[in-house]
Parts: sequence; structure tokens; C-alpha cells
Amino acid sequence: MVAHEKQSSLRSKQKTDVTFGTLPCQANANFKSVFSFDPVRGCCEQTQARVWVEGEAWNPIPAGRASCGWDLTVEGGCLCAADKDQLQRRRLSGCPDREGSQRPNADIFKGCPGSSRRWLEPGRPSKQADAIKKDLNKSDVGTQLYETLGLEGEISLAIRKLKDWAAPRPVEKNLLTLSDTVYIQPEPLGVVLIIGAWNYPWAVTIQPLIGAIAAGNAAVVKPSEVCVHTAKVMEDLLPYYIDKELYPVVTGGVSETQELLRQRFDHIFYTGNSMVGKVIMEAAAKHLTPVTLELGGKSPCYIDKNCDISIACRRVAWGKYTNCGQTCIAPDYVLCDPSIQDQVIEEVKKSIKEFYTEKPNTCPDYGRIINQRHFKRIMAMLDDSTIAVGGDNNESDCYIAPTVLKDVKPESKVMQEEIFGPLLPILTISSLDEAIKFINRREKPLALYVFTADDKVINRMRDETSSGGLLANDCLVHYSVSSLPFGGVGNSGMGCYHGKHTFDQLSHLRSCLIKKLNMEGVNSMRYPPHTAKKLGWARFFILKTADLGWIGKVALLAVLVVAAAAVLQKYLQ
Ligand SMILES: NC(=O)c1ccc[n+]([C@@H]2O[C@H](COP(=O)([O-])OP(=O)(O)OC[C@H]3O[C@@H](n4cnc5c(N)ncnc54)[C@H](O)[C@@H]3O)[C@@H](O)[C@H]2O)c1
Ligand SMILES: O=CCCCCCCCCCCCCCCCCCCCCC(=O)O
Repeated sequence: MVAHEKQSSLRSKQKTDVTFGTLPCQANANFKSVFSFDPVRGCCEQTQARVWVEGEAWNPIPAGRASCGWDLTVEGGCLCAADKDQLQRRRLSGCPDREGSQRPNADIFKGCPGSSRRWLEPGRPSKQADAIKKDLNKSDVGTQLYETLGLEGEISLAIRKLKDWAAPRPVEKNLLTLSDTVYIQPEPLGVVLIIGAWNYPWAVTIQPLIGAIAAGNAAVVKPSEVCVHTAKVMEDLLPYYIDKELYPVVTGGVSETQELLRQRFDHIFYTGNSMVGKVIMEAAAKHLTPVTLELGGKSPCYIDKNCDISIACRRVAWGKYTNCGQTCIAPDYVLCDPSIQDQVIEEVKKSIKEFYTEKPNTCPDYGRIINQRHFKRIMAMLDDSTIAVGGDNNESDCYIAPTVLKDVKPESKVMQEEIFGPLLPILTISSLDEAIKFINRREKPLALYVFTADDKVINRMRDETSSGGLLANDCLVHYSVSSLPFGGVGNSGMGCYHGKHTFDQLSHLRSCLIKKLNMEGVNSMRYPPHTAKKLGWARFFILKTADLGWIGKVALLAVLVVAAAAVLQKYLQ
């Protein structure tokens, strides 16, 4: 029996035979007998449960802190876009259950696509690889390098760190609250709508899903209809790996997305262009739903005279022509001194040949434009610019060669919108000051690249401009660092994700202050009648923070309690 069949038969067996939930939505009446709830920590100790491991078997997992998921009643059938009642019910059941019924569970990642390398191994054609080849001419290895490697990393990070991420986070206290338990407790938001884009369809759709699952949410996954083949594969395969009732895939185009947007979600995570970003935000505003908008824009690339131009151009060429320029953080255009323009062109040309041969149209590592609409859009940008390298194209194959444009004017067509294709315009500027002014006159970009051997230039670029991310002497790689928040600012987006940032973005960080009912004397200062003396004490207790060691805190607490009780009893009655 193939793994998929095994899993689905075991899963259906699980639903009828077993009285407690292994997948988050299956927590039921016997729930409390298998979890013991710790009301102080607001979480459950799991005493008995099972988990799907690597598509092989249902295995017991050891007792430990975690993880029981949602107290949902799923009445069979998969949630679909039209099923408004289910959607609403699911949203409501996403409200935190005081019995601790929903807590993040790393174990559910064990079956997630991307958690195992087997699903996209080189030399083993898979449905995923076939589809993405048809959509964007990505090679198997390229798909792994740019899409699934990152997902594997995110899943294993979540598995390793989830316990820490989900744990209460003690915070600094003031003297007034010194004897209280004060912490931040991350809790799930409820149901997240994830709307993906087509350019890295697995990365930008599944990566937010990993964080949504980690944070204990349900999620409706809406892949981009523009990557036709991949969307279909995602719809078909995802339910084999993760629970289709908690993480349904809804396919369709603009009208289906708009129908989804009429529903109420607890968070909308959208990746795509800034214009649609505004539509998403408007729809979200109707329900006061928070949004993460991962948008795009024109990411500038400043190449300083003082740098190794050959290495700089190699890295820029890689950043630009990967995925045929259809990368949200691709360097959109180059700013450089007129004296180095020719050298930049020559070096980029050399790298194009090195990466994609003399004939990029036959090179398996060179992609294609996603469709003819985008092909025409990109070709129209060439109208008023001078081609220095490339320019060949073939509409029927959606092929545009890696292209460099020289002496480009700020008012030319290619400078009016994000290119999102393999054209690299070079604009000459006479100084770093001018480059900074040029960048600051435009919308805040998603990424900003600076190539220089001079740290002062890097620092000035960092201090005098703003962008989602800043990368010196390389392109794209900041995307691969899970500890860096990835996201835009201004027109390039809001909110961020990757690693723990996704977990936090899709959690509510709840403020908790747990006080005991004793030591009432200390509180007298805040009760009427208000007096100047009480105010003086309040100033002392509220404005002083306590950042002592453990022993210091206990000692100070003892002294304060005795002193405060004595003073307050004496003077305030
Ligand atoms: N910041 C990031 O992480 C990131 C990643 C990838 C792409 N992008 C940006 O995305 C853009 C390219 O993607 P795209 O926008 O062409 O992708 P797209 O056309 O696939 O649209 C994205 C999603 O929005 C939906 N959509 C489109 N029009 C809509 C409408 N009118 N109403 C509601 N939903 C609608 C689509 O169904 C799709 O799921 C570029 O600007 C790129 O920079 C950003
Ligand atoms: O459209 C936007 C979202 C998707 C963007 C995807 C961009 C992906 C960029 C990822 C960069 C991955 C870089 C992989 C490089 C791995 C090579 C590892 C070699 C180790 C060398 C160690 C060293 O010497 O530094």
C-alpha cells in the first residue's frame, strides 16, 4: 500500500476507533482524560497521544509539555469556499478554550510536505517537480534550492523550537508587581487565510502555513491560480500530508478569492502585488481582521566604485536572473557611477554566460515568464531603453533572455513599475548622495542592495534610507536566514515572517498578570481617597523597574513587603 493510502486509511480508522485527538481537530469528549491542564501555565501536559511519523505508522509520542490542538467539532467533509457556515463555525471554535484545548503541536509537521526530502528528490520526478517545471521551467534541483530547502529548514526549526516559542515569556516587572507572575502567553489567533503568489508557489504559500500550524491556528490555503499546474498539485497533495479539515486548500481565481475575502478570518496573510494588497486590506478592514502583506516593489542595487566589480556583478546577475527575474527581492535596477557602467555591463554579461551558457533558451537552469500576459508586460518595458546585453525573446515559449539595459533614464518605462522579469536597467548617478536621494524619492522597497568595500558606505545606506531588508555585498540570501524578520515597509508590505517571526505574527501575544489575593495592604496606595503621599509611593513602585538576580529579587521582595506593609498600615489608616 502506498504511503498516502496507508495514511488515509489509518487516519479514518483513527477517527472512529480512538477516543482522543492525534490531529488537532479531533480532540473530543475524552480530551481531559488524556491531558492534564496546568491553569497557571495555561497549557496542557500531554499524557498520552499518538502522532504520524514520516508516513510510516501512528506512534506514541512521549509525555511532555504541549500540544493538544483544537476543540473543534468537524462534521465530516472538507471546508470549501462556498461553505460559509463551516467557515464561520471554524472561526468561532478557534477562540481559545480555557481548558487549553488549542496549543501548538510540532508533531503535526511530521507529515508535512517538505519535512521529508523524499518528496522532491533529484532524479525522482514527482508531481510537484513536474508541475513547477511546466509553470516556470524550474529544474528539480532549482526547486529544491530555492523553494523546498527553506521549507525543510523552517519545519525542522519549528519542531526544535516550538516548545520555547509557545512557552510563557516572563517579562520585566515594576516594583508594584514584583510578587506577581507577569508573562506573555502566545495563543492562536483562530483561522488564518493564506493567499499565495505564483513565483515561488511552494515557498510563499507553505512557509506561512508552517507558522500558522506552529502557532496552533487552522488555515485556509489559497494558492495562486496563475501557477496553474502547481495550484492543482497543491490542492491534490496537501490533504494527504496534513489534515484537510483544518488546513483546506481552496483553488480558484479572483472571484473565488473575493468570495473568501467576504468571510471573516482571524488573520489574512497575503503575498502578491501592492495593488491587490490594498484590496485585501480593504476587505479585512470590514471585519477588523489583521493582515500581513508581503508585497513587492523596485529593489535598488547600488554598486560603489570602491568594490570588486566582478564579484559584485556575479552576485547581482544571480539575484536578478534566478527564476527569470520573477523574485520579489530581485535587484530591480542598478545605480552606479558613469565611469564603471561599461565594466558592470561586461561583468554581468560574463556571469550570464557562465550561469546559463551562450544559449539561455536551452539551459535547464534558466526559467520562463509565467504567462503571455506577463511576457507582454515585460516586453513593453523595453520600448524606450537601450539594450546592452540580451533582448532576444520568444512569445510562444514565454522566453526572454537575460537582458541588461544601459543609460536608463528615471522616466523610462522600465522604471515606472516593478520589473519582475529578466531586465536589468543601469542608471548612472554621480555620487552616493545622489543614489540615496534617488532611492528616497521612491516608495520604500522590499530589499536594498549595496556593493562596496567601504563600511562607511554601507552604514550611510543603512542610516539614510529605509527598506524591508538591507543586504550588503550579496543578493537574496537574507531570505534564507530564519532569524531575520522577512517583510516590507510602506508600499512593500507590513508584518513579517520566517522562523519565530511567523509564529509571533500568527499568534496573539497575550499579556498575563497573575496576582494573589493576599498582601492587600500594599494596594492601599491606589485606592481612594487619593493623596499626595500615596502618589509619592505610587511613583516609587511604578517607575522603578526591578532587574535583579533571582536572589536579589527574593531579598528585595521580602524587604519591600515588610516595609510597605508596616508603613502603609501605620500611615494610611
Ligand atoms: N514579499 C514577498 O514575500 C513576495 C513574494 C512573492 C511575490 N511578491 C510580489 O508579488 C507580486 C507578484 O505576484 P502577483 O501579484 O502577480 O501574484 P498573483 O497574481 O498570483 O496574485 C496573488 C494572489 O492574489 C490573488 N488575487 C489577484 N487579484 C486579486 C483581486 N483582485 N482580488 C483578490 N485577490 C486577488 C490571486 O488569486 C493570488 O492568490 C510581485 O509584486 C512580487 O514582488 C512578494
Ligand atoms: O519572491 C520572493 C520570495 C522567494 C524568494 C526566494 C529567494 C530564495 C533565495 C534563497 C537563497 C538561497 C541560497 C542558497 C545557497 C545555498 C548554498 C549553500 C552553500 C554554503 C556555502 C557556505 C558559505 O561559504 O557561505
